[in-house]
Amino acid sequence: MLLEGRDITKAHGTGEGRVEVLRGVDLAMRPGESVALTGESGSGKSTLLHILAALEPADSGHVSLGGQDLGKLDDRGRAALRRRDIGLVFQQFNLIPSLSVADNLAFQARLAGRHEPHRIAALAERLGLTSTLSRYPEQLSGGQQQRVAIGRAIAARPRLLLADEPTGNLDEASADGVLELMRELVAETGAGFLMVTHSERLARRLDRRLRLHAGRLA
Ligand SMILES: Nc1ncnc2c1ncn2[C@@H]1O[C@H](COP(=O)(O)OP(=O)(O)OP(=O)(O)O)[C@@H](O)[C@H]1O
Repeated sequence: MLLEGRDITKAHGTGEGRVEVLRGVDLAMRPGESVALTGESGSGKSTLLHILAALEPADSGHVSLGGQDLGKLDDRGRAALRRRDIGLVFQQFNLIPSLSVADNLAFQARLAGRHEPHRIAALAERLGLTSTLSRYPEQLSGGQQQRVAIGRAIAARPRLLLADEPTGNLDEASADGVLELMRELVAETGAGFLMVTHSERLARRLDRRLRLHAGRLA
């Protein structure tokens, strides 16, 4: 298995404001698999994604990525794992405003120690970004910024690509195109791809669907 989660629990807040968001989540993903994570608003999709990305710890349970137990890592170990093995794409693209598109695209790959200039150029071509490489993020459209964010994550060749509503700001046709491209790119590298989405239409395009309901996956 690429990714395994067992009996993951997580609560937010304290006292009266405490919400038990995840109440024993089990999941498993194989390399090369693309999975949609759906569920109503507030069901805990983003919370689960953050735990799988080693951005925040679970309260209990186990998560392992490529056989590595996330619970056994300290802060430095988690940061190293994120750099090396995990790609993240959020609805807000989190591009670095002071870096050109070319440097934004290369950023994650450089951190992961996998920077190959010819690969960045090929990715930019596939993403329709070649003519924008020397521009800065603020000079791009929303759709172009989104493609930079996706390219940046994929250029680093993560084992696991996690995306939270990555096409949330795009119209249907652009969203379909971007999702297709993400699927192709992860399939080529054999990465696992887990995407949070509210869209039935997009969820159907992936290999499998997981639904979060009442703190558990079905
Ligand atoms: N940092 C936090 N502190 C307190 N409560 C939180 C925090 N983050 C999330 N929550 C609560 O946890 C629950 C799950 O939130 P989460 O963002 O994971 O849901 P979601 O399924 O991603 O929602 P959406 O589809 O609306 O983005 C919600 O009730 C939310 O209000």
